[in-house]
Amino acid sequence: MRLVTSNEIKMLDQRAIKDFGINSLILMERAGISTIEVMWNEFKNLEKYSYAVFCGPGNNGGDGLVIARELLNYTEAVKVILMSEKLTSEATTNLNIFKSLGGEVIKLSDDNILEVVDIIKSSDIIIDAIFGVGLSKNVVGIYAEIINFINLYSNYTVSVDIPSGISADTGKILGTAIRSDLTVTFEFPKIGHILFPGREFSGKLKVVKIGIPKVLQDLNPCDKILLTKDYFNIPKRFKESNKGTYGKVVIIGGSKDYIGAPVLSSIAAIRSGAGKVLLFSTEKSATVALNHELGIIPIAISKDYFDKSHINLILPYIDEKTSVVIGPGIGRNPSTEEFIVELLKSINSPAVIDADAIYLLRNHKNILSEKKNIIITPHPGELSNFLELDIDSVKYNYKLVKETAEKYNLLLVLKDVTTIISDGEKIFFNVTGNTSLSKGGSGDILSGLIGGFLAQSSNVLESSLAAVYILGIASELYEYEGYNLITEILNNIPKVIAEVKE
Ligand SMILES: NC(=O)C1=CN([C@@H]2O[C@H](COP(=O)(O)OP(=O)(O)OC[C@H]3O[C@@H](n4cnc5c(N)ncnc54)[C@H](OP(=O)(O)O)[C@@H]3O)[C@@H](O)[C@H]2O)[C@@H](O)CC1
Ligand SMILES: Nc1ncnc2c1ncn2[C@@H]1O[C@H](COP(=O)(O)OP(=O)(O)O)[C@@H](O)[C@H]1O
Ligand SMILES: [K+]
Repeated sequence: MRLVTSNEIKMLDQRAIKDFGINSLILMERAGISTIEVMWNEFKNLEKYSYAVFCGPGNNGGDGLVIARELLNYTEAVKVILMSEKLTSEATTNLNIFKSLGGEVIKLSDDNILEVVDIIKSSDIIIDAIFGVGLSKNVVGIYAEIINFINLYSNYTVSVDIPSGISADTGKILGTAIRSDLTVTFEFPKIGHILFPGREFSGKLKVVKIGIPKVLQDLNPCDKILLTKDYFNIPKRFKESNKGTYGKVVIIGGSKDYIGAPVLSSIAAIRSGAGKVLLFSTEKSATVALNHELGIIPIAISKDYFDKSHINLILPYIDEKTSVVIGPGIGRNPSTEEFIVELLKSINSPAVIDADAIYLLRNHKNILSEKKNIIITPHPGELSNFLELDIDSVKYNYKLVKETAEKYNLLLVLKDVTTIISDGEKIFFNVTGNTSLSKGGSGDILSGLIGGFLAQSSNVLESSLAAVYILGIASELYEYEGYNLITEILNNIPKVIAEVKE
């Protein structure tokens, strides 16, 4: 599904109005009524509850007034709290209708703020129609006070379009923001619903159509996409096939410092359906690998770290049909830097660069740029180090992910709770997964899964999308969130693949 920024949705709204004569009151009506429909689906008997509808100065407030008017058809227990003297003309029209129906309107001021706090406490449901995608600066003053009181005392909060105070473009809190239980957004999710903290503040997110013509969407192609299984294919299985049909993965990792990481990657590659998985690693990792999965073909190095002397050992096993995963547990020994650089120069296969291999390549970005089919899979700390930027300017920075992918000719997977993936053209946002992945080893599984799909398809984008999405669902399937062994996530992968293929 397409994701939009505030400017993109405003442009679509404006073109619907200007190019097609869809009056903005019609869009507002649909926004309000659709919100009521979602509420009806959530709560059923809307007449059983009391409501306080907080309306801000823009059209988000106008939506709130449509909602308030419609709620009057269920109950008299509806109060509108007007937060501003200034209203848009559409909001004014809807305010007049609400008033003409006998609706109760309270104008917020410093004098009645305590009375309004009592209303917050005594209402069953608060409707947050304070700010939508027009939020333009930090929330301060009486707006901030009311938002904080709603967060403190509301029994249940429904946000119209986006929780007020959350930036639709970044998900960041501008000053302060509403913590919603339910957010009803119009036409498309906004980036702010998908990136933290906005993702958490949105509560349950529902997307409803308000009549933006599809032809407009087609005229304005999007580059930001919420990842679903519609965006990738799992490599096919063929009745008449053998291990050669499903590709070969060469995993290069492990060191004196890390034993298990390359083994996890190798098992994940097998779980992806790959035909053959070769593991180049230390003697210890090789032994551990065989103790866990006899299908892995380990080839041990006799040293604690990889160095240039290992290149000739590995090269004969790599051809263009092989996918390579470099980095899980490989460590930061200076000799390994030279090894990775030389190895990359010598191969043409698609490759996943993970963990410390990303660190070791920070001064060799040109090598990555010159190659085709390179995937790097940093978490924010690793990307911040790679690009020499502080972590805050890297985290969830989807524009930077796209720019970096384009600049260095990479497929970049920025791992996080919302993972961002870009090939330099499109930006995908993944929201599958939970804290069962917040433990050592999940990144290793991811690189092995990508490598495994890559060996079967050579498609860097689809392999990465599939792996990120599937790993997330594999964690969600675990019954006791967070208390899993990392190997239990590996064991869930086949079930997820089967479900995704359906
Ligand atoms: N026709 C349409 O386009 C449709 C729009 N729809 C709905 O409208 C919403 C967008 O409406 P909108 O553009 O009027 O913006 P909105 O979010 O209500 O707020 C803007 C107002 O708030 C003010 N303001 C901003 N920040 C502030 C702050 N920190 N503290 C104080 N004030 C602040 C800002 O002031 P200004 O920046 O101009 O000084 C301006 O007055 C959208 O989310 C959806 O719900 C739907 O009905 C479908 C059709
Ligand atoms: N709370 C979470 N929700 C969703 N995904 C998570 C969460 N915590 C971690 N992950 C995912 O788990 C993986 C962790 O990778 P990484 O930090 O490299 O782990 P490690 O190096 O320990 O293997 C990433 O794919 C990340 O997106
Ligand atoms: K809102």
